[in-house]
Amino acid sequence: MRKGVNQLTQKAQPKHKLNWSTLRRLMRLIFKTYPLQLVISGICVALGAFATVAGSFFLRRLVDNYITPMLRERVPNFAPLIHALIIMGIIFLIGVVAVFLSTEIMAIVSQQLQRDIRNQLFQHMEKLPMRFFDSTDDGDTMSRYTNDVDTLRQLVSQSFPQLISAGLNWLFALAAMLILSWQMSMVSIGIFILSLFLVRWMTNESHKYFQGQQQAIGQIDSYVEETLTGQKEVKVFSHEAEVEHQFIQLNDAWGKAAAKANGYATMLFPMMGNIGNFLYVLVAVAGGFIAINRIAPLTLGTIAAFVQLSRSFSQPVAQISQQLNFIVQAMAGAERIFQLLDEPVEVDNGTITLVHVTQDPQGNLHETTDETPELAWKTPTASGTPKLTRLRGDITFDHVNFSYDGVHQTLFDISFQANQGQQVALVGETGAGKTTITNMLNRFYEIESGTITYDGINIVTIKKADLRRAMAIVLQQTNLFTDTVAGNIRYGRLSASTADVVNAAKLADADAFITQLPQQYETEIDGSNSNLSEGQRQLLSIARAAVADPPVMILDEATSNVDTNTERQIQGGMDNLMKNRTTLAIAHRLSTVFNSDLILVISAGRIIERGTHDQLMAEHGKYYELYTGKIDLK
Ligand SMILES: Nc1ncnc2c1ncn2[C@@H]1O[C@H](COP(=O)(O)OP(=O)(O)OP(=O)(O)O)[C@@H](O)[C@H]1O
Repeated sequence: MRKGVNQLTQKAQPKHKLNWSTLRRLMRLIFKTYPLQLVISGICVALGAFATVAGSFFLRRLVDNYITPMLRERVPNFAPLIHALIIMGIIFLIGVVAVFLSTEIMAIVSQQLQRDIRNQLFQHMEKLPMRFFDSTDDGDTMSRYTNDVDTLRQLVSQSFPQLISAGLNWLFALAAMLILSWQMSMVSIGIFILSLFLVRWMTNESHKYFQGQQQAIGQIDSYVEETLTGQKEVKVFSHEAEVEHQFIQLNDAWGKAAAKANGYATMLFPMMGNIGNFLYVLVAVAGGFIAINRIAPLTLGTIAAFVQLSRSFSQPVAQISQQLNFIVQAMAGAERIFQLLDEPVEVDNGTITLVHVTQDPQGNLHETTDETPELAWKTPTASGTPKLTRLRGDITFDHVNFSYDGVHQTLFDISFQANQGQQVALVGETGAGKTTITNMLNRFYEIESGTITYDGINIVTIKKADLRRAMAIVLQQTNLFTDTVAGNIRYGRLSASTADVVNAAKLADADAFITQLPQQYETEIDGSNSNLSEGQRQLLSIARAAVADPPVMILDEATSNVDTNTERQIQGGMDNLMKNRTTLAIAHRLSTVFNSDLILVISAGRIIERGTHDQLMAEHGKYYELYTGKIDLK
């Protein structure tokens, strides 16, 4: 089995424009999930923006109606001014409270969104076909859960509210300015349009760098993960220096991408800020000019308010540009999240299920909800009474063809039969297609043509979960989870009792080492970096298959070197597991091959020889060469 090209990363190639459909989709998702919170927060943001502009607008009244008349009075009466100032204070207070409320609400919404999206991602990921996991880089998928989801949180908690608030500030300021003086407003609008063009150009430019930055992080994650998993190989082959060098290169690539992205972001901000200052000066000059030349009737209060408003008009532009940058960055993350959510799920049209049954004295089967040891296939029929077929473990491959990519054929015309309790050994050189054949039986991949049957039933008509329940797999690479020893064995069948777990461990020859562990069956195992030896891990995986107790076993025998004693235990465990079960074994041990009822020699996706050991030896063909050591079986 090999990891193929990272399809997701390929799809997430840098684009030069903000993806509007992703933005729309994200907005729909947020609005659909949190409508009430968004409405309340929106009202608060609007109130905050309104208060800011109203305060500036109020300045005109303050100057023209209170301060200027007071300057002419001999004994100024401060009472109306104080009254006006209190009103202004209340307006600002309302604004502050509104902004505080909207910030709080959006913080909560963004946390909930994070949680919901992670749940959605995980639930969706669990429904994806094996093809996805085989062809996608784990580190890249993981960074969608961490970096990309966190970027979304920032987007919802900061960028969206600030963008809306800045937009409203700008709009209210514009309205106020137009009310005060349309001539001076024209000056401001002219400069504003110029700045808009500048922002648009810079935003589009920065998008590609932000996506580049996200991708570079994904690559770093993958590399660290791969190096962690393969640390043994790194050390054994003394690749530390190369690995370090490659990591530094990846990190440097990220550094460059981040520097470019941030360079744009930091360039935008001062540029927009200076446009604001420029506008400020222009307004003051234009105001003076218009007033002195009496082009338009401007009071002192109007000019004061206008100068203030011109700030409220220009500042949001800087904020908007800054937030647009964040949004572009977050959209790259959102795109990657949606890509994962859009990955097609595993299709399952199977209607035949596996049920527990009892047998009456006449030999008829009856479905039961009790966990009886007997199982049967339940086929719905037109009459309404389902047909029950006893689960036996007969497997047939009939002219099966398969291709992973739809272009290069991997399996050619595979036909064989394994009846209940029979052992079939698959042998052949690496890459011949042995694992692929087993992947067809559990429907990790769908065959292109031909038929595979289980107990005479075409497996495409069986519900996938039930088909997989009817077989167990012991893989070369043992994966254990962070749990107790018993928990890891019980993974094979969650309903297994403690006695079942111990019996399975005994059958797998694992009981001896488990009872030597500090807490025996309750010993905690660290899934990622287990404190068990490789041989012990393999024994646990055999026990896990044993506790599932299905009539069909797929064994991918490990080629790794373990000590002779453990090897003997593993062999014993495997042999016990095969007893009375139909077994499809990717065989590396000669004893497995020797004892098999049928040996299939696979080469380049074809069965080139078949028969028992004696028959094949007599043929003096490829098997003979393999067995006599002319070709290595491993
Ligand atoms: N997920 C995959 N996507 C594309 N091609 C694949 C995939 N898995 C395997 N292949 C290709 O299919 C062919 C058969 O591979 P397979 O893993 O079945 O061989 P094998 O006989 O089991 O080899 P080994 O003994 O090394 O495990 C090889 O050319 C391999 O590169």
